[in-house]
Amino acid sequence: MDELSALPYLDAVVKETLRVHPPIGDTVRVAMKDDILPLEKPLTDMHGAVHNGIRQVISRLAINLIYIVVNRISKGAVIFIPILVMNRSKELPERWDDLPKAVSDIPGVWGHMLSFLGGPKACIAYRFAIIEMKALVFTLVRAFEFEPAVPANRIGKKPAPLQHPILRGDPTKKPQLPLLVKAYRRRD
Ligand code: HEM
Repeated sequence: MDELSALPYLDAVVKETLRVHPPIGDTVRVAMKDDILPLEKPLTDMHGAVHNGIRQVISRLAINLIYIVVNRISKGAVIFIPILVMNRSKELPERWDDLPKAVSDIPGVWGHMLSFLGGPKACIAYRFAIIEMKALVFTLVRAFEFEPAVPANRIGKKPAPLQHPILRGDPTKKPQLPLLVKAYRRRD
């Protein structure tokens, strides 16, 4: 594990893969008590209104046309956590060797991203999952060469709850990513 963890390029590949394609793209949490969830910086919505905290819809009138929202969260409120969106925020860097301050504020349990979430109910197996990915990639790329077997535009994605690649037009939507695999030959 120490040897795998010491390989910076392998680490960057695994981080970038889990950042751009987190298997769990979003999740929810339920508030255990009334609370206020402040935003890091104020947000201006599409109507020009400025928000300082996460707002909650408390009532919908006239068939979804009017929403009454409040600047607090009440006990039992369901809070949507957009893992995929936060991982891909354009304000965050894509380089892993020189992270600026903005990204260190992401409260994820690993890698300054939310792919394994954060807090007491984060993924309990993230270390195992990472080292498993690294061991597999390390072993496979030394023995084989991989090429896409179909054009990139034929590969689609099944969204929530578990994201995975699918073949566009395949009605079963089963996970698949066709590859051509050849034995690796060293080119000197
Ligand atoms: C790349 C692989 C994985 C990713 C991205 C991942 C991601 C996550 C995320 C985001 C959660 C929180 C879900 C939520 O509460 O809504 C979670 C929870 C959990 N994961 Fe993973 N996971 C991975 C692999 C694994 C593996 C291999 C195991 C077991 C061997 C595992 C076991 C668990 C368990 C038990 C929880 C629930 C923890 C709790 O509620 O306290 N995960 N995982």
